[in-house]
Amino acid sequence: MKKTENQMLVIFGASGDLTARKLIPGLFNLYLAKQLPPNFVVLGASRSDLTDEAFRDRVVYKSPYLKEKIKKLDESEVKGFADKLFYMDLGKDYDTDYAPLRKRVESLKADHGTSGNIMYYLSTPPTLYETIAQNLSEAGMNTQNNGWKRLIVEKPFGYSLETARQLNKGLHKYFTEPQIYRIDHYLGKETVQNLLVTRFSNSIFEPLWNRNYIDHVEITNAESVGVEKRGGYYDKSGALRDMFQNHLLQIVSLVVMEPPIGDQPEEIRNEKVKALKSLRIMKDEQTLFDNTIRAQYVASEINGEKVKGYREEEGVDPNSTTETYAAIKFFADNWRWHGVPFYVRTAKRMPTKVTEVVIHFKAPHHQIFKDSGMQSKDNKLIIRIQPDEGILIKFGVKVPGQGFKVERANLDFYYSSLAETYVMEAYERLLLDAMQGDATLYARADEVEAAWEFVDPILDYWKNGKDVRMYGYAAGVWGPENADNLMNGFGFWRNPGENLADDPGYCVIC
Ligand SMILES: NC(=O)C1=CN([C@@H]2O[C@H](COP(=O)(O)OP(=O)(O)OC[C@H]3O[C@@H](n4cnc5c(N)ncnc54)[C@H](OP(=O)(O)O)[C@@H]3O)[C@@H](O)[C@H]2O)C=CC1
Ligand SMILES: O=C1O[C@H](COP(=O)(O)O)[C@@H](O)[C@H](O)[C@H]1O
Repeated sequence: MKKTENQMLVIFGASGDLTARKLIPGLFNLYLAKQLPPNFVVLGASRSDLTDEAFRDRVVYKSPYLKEKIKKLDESEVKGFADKLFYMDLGKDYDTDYAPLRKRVESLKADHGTSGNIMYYLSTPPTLYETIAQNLSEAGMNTQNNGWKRLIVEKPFGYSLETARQLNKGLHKYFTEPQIYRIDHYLGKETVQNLLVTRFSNSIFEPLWNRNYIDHVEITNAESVGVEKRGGYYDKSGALRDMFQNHLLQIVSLVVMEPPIGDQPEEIRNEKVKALKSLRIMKDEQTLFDNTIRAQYVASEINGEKVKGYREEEGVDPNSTTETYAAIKFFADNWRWHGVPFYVRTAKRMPTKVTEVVIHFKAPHHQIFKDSGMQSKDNKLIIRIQPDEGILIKFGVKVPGQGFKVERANLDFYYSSLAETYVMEAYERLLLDAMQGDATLYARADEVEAAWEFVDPILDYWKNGKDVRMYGYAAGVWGPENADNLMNGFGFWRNPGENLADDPGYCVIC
């Protein structure tokens, strides 16, 4: 087991949603699992006027996210954790002299023996990331001569290739690349990491993992919720920026990458960057028209309840052209994947919440049982990222009786069947990794830029292209019907648990 050294975590934007919803619950779990180092404190910093006690109330004692957990625990256990939390009001601005912050850090370090190791977590609006890094540097808080200093940076990492480059450049003025941990919470999901293990620790999959045996790859990320209370943020982002550029291209990179030499962070990240760089960039309007589809959910009823359309959501422009659905077909231009199409879609207000990777294998080259019911392209490897985390293999078996009638059967593995196994939440795992200095599951600067390089032309086309459509889909269905056109020749999207024929269809709304 790796060692977690004594340290302090300073969270900027500590009065915000992410801190209460993900960071503190993640740390609480680590505390309960005895994974925090003996000398550890959290210093929350934001502009809100809070005392240490008020901060503890907000993120622990009165937190809706910890309510159920706390009920089952001893008071002293909860107090043991809450007493590690402190708060500092930064004044009215994050762009200020950090000398008082430094003083507070020094005093906490002296009182709690946390050593000079400090993790800074940027959980503010992204416009403040560089400012905070600069102010830390000006206060001498980024120097590593008395302990390491690391910087965790939340998404979104840029709004485009240009802004991502600017941000990388800005942060690199004050922190070196090895000090920077760009978080992508999908990489903290056990099943996303399992993609590496499935591929590279079995001898049965990797020999087939190429253009000779794989027909196409399909990745679905569906959410049943709409934009919830984040309409203001989402309307400036959209599905492509919010999910595809980061989480889904991270999954793609793990599917596409070549075997790394070993399991060291740079060995794995080097291969992921190569994979992302191999994605064929769509340059002309026709290619972009043929291979990309965007759509918005429109008002509907789900289980008898009226559901708002995207343009009626709070914080969303009533004439918004921001997509809540994106489906993209693309190729990886390299030896392994030549000619194999990748179909990736992400959307809100789908019938269910599911994320899965489907590897569709080619049909056997000589179909001996073709008259007996064996469908071509029937072999599938389905990696269920969430929910029901696991792996499903679909294969043909003989129907008992005379002749050779073939039916499809399932070999199904569920993570939940591994009794006694504690599966960490994504943020919990990623926080622990960063605390231990392991950047394997964090995105490197060149990785993020390579992803933007692929996404930028699509965003540009959707904004400025001539024949761009924005389709509508009724909230609660599997997106616009014409998304199947992307699949030309490859059938339909796999809609887990649903029958496409129930889809009431689509309309062009602009
Ligand atoms: N919430 C989530 O589920 C997710 C969030 N993220 C990212 O994490 C970061 C934090 O998210 P979240 O906590 O939801 O954000 P919030 O909007 O809740 O903001 C976090 C804190 O930043 C400060 N802040 C907000 N607006 C401003 C402003 N204009 N100027 C200065 N300070 C401001 C506020 O603290 P105060 O006013 O006290 O200074 C606020 O508490 C963002 O970059 C977001 O994109 C990423 C994935 C998921
Ligand atoms: O980063 C984000 O992810 C969530 C979905 O995360 P999941 O772990 O629940 O799959 C998404 O709702 C949100 O819009 C996006 O910003």
